[in-house]
Amino acid sequence: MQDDEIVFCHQLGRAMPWFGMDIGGTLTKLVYFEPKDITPDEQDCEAGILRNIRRYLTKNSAYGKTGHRDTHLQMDNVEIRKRRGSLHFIRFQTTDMGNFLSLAKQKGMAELVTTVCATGGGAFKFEKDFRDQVNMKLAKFDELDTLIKGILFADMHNVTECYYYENAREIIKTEKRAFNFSQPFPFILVNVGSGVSILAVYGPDNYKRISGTSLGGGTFLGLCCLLTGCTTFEEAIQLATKGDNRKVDKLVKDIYGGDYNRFGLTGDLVASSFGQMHINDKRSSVSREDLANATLVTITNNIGSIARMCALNEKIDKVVFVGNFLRVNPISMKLLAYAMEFWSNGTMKGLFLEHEGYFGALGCLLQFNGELAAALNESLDHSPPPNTTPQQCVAEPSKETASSADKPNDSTTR
Ligand SMILES: Nc1ncnc2c1ncn2[C@@H]1O[C@H](COP(=O)(O)OP(=O)(O)O)[C@@H](O)[C@H]1O
Ligand SMILES: CC(C)(COP(=O)(O)O)[C@@H](O)C(=O)NCCC(=O)O
Repeated sequence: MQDDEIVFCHQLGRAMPWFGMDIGGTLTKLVYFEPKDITPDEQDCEAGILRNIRRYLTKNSAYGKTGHRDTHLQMDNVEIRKRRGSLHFIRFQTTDMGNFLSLAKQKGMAELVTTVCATGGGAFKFEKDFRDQVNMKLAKFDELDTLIKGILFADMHNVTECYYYENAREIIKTEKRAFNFSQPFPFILVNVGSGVSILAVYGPDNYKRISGTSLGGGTFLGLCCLLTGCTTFEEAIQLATKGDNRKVDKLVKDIYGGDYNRFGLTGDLVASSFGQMHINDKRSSVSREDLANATLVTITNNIGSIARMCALNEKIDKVVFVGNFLRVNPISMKLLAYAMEFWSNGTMKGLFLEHEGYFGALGCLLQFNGELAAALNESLDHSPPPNTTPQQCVAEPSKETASSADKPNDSTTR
């Protein structure tokens, strides 16, 4: 092999495979960039192992017991650092990490001595397992930094990424509509994962974490499993779709006999979540579906209420909800859209994004560049930077942000 070929192959090896991984409290999200502009020379250089991994990921949509590729979210013809290709979105249960590592080992990853960009709590928790079992180093990035980078990138490359619910006050009739998010700042960002983080975002590298709550997607799923005996998120959502929270909750009209007019509380408003369940007769007449629906409504309303207070406090009118709690969950999205609109008298807007829970992993993938060594973060630990409170962390401007490095490109798939 000629010298220049060796350099070329070295660069290719460094650049591929391109993964971003978000190892969350419940789900691990993997975003994989599949280059589609591979030249015959590159094909000659590409190691068999890499080729096999690429084929395995892109030719299947189910992996092991809990792995899924969300094919409907695939983004084609995307340019990342002068390479053109497709972005694939894959998730599996974080409890399956052992199986994932075994599979990675079986596919030969341990022989590649690769570095993978990772974020989420699991990037810390599983770092040693990655090193010991598959010889992989994790370049760790902060989950809130990458979340914002991922959102900005996805919105720039997909005109229908952001949407809202038109006529949100009429929950039954309300319809999904595209929202122009090209001037995003400032916005409140509510990430509903296992727990909930709430950020005020003022610019690509300027945000603060203003609040959070432990009553999040993990709470919904956990309580639903306890109350109904269901075992999966999909089952919990299906049950909730057929249930009626009004048989479980105590409404304003159950207390007032009608509206509480003085403060604008209509009779149908939930006064007390699960407030009827101390009554024997009521308890024996509710169904699993009602309990699932009431659990979903309780968690969603609480998140909506905290998000609205945060938006009021920060004087921001756009509230963007993300996280996998919203996956296949229009009930919650419509409720959140309603809550933002109704309680603000139409001055606030709830917004949603198609790639829901993948932004951390996507933002992480975008961090992959020639300076990985710098990110092999001896420097990134769990402590806040000096002179900040634990809730407040304004991100340092990075060399390569979604807004500067990956400009929107008209020819990408929308
Ligand atoms: N297939 C699934 N399995 C488990 N939880 C799911 C699934 N799909 C959606 N969810 C919901 O998404 C939440 C996790 O959201 P996610 O944004 O991935 O957070 P995390 O990073 O904490 O794992 C779960 O708590 C649950 O409410
Ligand atoms: C600790 C977390 C950032 C982890 O993120 P997750 O895996 O839940 O997406 C999040 O669960 C959270 O912000 N919890 C709420 C903590 C609180 O403010 O009460």
